[in-house]
Amino acid sequence: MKLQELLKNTKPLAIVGDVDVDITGVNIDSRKVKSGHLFVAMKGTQVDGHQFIPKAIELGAKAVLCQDMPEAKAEGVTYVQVADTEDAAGKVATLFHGDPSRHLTLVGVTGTNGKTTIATLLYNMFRKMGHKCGLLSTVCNYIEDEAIPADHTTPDPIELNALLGRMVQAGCEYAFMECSSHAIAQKRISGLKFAGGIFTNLTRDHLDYHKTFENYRDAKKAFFDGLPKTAFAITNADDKNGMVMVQNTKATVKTYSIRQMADFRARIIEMHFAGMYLDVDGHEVGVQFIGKFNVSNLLAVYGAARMLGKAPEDILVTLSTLHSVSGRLEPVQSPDGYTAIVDYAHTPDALANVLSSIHEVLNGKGQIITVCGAGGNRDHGKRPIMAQEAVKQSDRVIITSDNPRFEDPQAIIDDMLAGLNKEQMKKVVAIVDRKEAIKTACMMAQKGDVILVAGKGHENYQEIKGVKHHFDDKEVLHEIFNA
Ligand SMILES: CC(=O)N[C@H]1[C@@H](OP(=O)(O)OP(=O)(O)OC[C@H]2O[C@@H](n3ccc(=O)[nH]c3=O)[C@H](O)[C@@H]2O)O[C@H](CO)[C@@H](O)[C@@H]1O[C@H](C)C(=O)N[C@@H](C)C(=O)N[C@H](CCC(=O)O)C(=O)O
Ligand SMILES: Nc1ncnc2c1ncn2[C@@H]1O[C@H](COP(=O)(O)OP(=O)(O)OP(=O)(O)O)[C@@H](O)[C@H]1O
Ligand SMILES: N[C@H](CCC[C@H](N)C(=O)O)C(=O)O
Ligand SMILES: [Mg+2]
Repeated sequence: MKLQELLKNTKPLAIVGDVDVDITGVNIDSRKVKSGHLFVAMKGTQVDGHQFIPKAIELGAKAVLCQDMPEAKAEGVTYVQVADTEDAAGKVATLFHGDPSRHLTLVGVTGTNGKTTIATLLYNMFRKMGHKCGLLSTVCNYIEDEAIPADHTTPDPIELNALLGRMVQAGCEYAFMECSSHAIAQKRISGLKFAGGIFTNLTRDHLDYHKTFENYRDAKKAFFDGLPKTAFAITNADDKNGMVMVQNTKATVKTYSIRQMADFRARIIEMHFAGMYLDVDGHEVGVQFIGKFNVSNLLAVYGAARMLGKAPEDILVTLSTLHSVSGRLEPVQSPDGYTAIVDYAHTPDALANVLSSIHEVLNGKGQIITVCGAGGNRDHGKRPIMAQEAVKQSDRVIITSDNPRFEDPQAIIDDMLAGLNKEQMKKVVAIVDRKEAIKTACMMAQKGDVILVAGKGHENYQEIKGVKHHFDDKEVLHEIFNA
């Protein structure tokens, strides 16, 4: 593709060299550059990509998109200066991959919790309704049946557009994706055309990156600010920031709620460990999910499907056949008559919600033993609050390691324990080794009890000092139960 074509949606401040050159690839990482590529230099959180321009040219880059025009220029290379390479990267990448979002019905989900659940359920639902679909999510990316491992919630703009391009080639009509706050702030989704956006909720997370809650909220809001007039914006009326999210959007706003008047409403009729009976917009439906927050998630799915033109009856019939997403309130039954639940709750709010969901079902008939930790090299402030939330709603708590990353596991545990007073500490033991912690919980549990293993959900690794060691909470539980 000609460089000139690729620059169609960007406003170059200066161009040095020929724009009538063929570009065979677009890259933001010099290490991946091949002959004929366009290298986009971005100012990152760790390094300034501009310093890799010579490296990219050495590897064959024919053109460079930059924010700062380098003094020394290589012969035969075209230099294009723009005000914001982060924004330009997505716009260029999407054109290079055939502008896929304009050939798909693309729906994005943002918010602190529930993104994976909602995006995955929409993907499962629309496939069951006979459509070809793609999914971009924390757990895994999919192009129809083909699984493509995910290392981000939202891939970088190059991979993101490449994946969307492959979805179009595979004949997909719909794509459902998670839009993380990092991805929105870093403009990974720049240049994409969304048919709709969904807001789940907003609670404390990622303050290590966004610094303040307001910045974090505004990052999420920027997604709705950027939606076109043709799109829908579905928001959670039960969340304090639900209406803030959509206050400046051009999209058609719809609300969902389990507590008040809204465009899409639901209420719980009955709940047990196998599922719930709901009233959704006046229709009764049985679903294989538990927890109030899942009613909100299901409503968001229902609302989006309605906005995408599906009939209420068809949506609800399909909804009743869907089951829990990997590592989200996923039960593992012990032979001794207690239930272990693996869940990805890794924020104070998610932990509190999961525990109250378990209480709603348990109804005082058993004890709750919680095993949880907090990730290393992430928000330190959430650690003591997570410990408090765990203690508040559990009978016993085992504080352990999550992904320590580059931090000392014991130091993370100490940060968590610092949130507890003497009285609360009586319920708590700290065991650094996660497997030992899970084993200990299993030894404590009696018939009828529930063990919540929180924080890692679907993850099949534990990241220690840059190395991912195989570790899978569900597998550990099965191992213990079969021993
Ligand atoms: C903090 C953060 O989000 N960082 C992301 C960011 O990298 P960065 O700004 O730190 O990049 P950098 O290392 O400073 O490098 C700057 C530029 O130089 C380039 N470079 C670098 C080295 C080199 O040799 N050559 C070269 O060209 C890099 O490719 C980059 O373009 O941009 C990169 C490309 O998009 C991301 O891969 C990277 O994700 C890091 C690995 C990460 O861990 N991100 C997490 C926190 C994240 O994004 N999480 C969210 C989900 C969170 C949630 O909601 O739970 C996600 O969407 O996954
Ligand atoms: N609507 C919700 N409200 C509050 N908590 C939720 C909600 N949905 C899910 N959770 C909790 O949050 C955890 C993460 O859910 P999910 O993976 O769907 O969210 P996510 O937004 O994709 O998270 P991440 O940002 O880590 O990718 C679940 O394991 C559950 O504990
Ligand atoms: N997407 C989130 C996932 C956190 C999961 C938890 N297990 C942890 O490692 O902290 C993050 O990267 O912050
Ligand atoms: Mg997710």
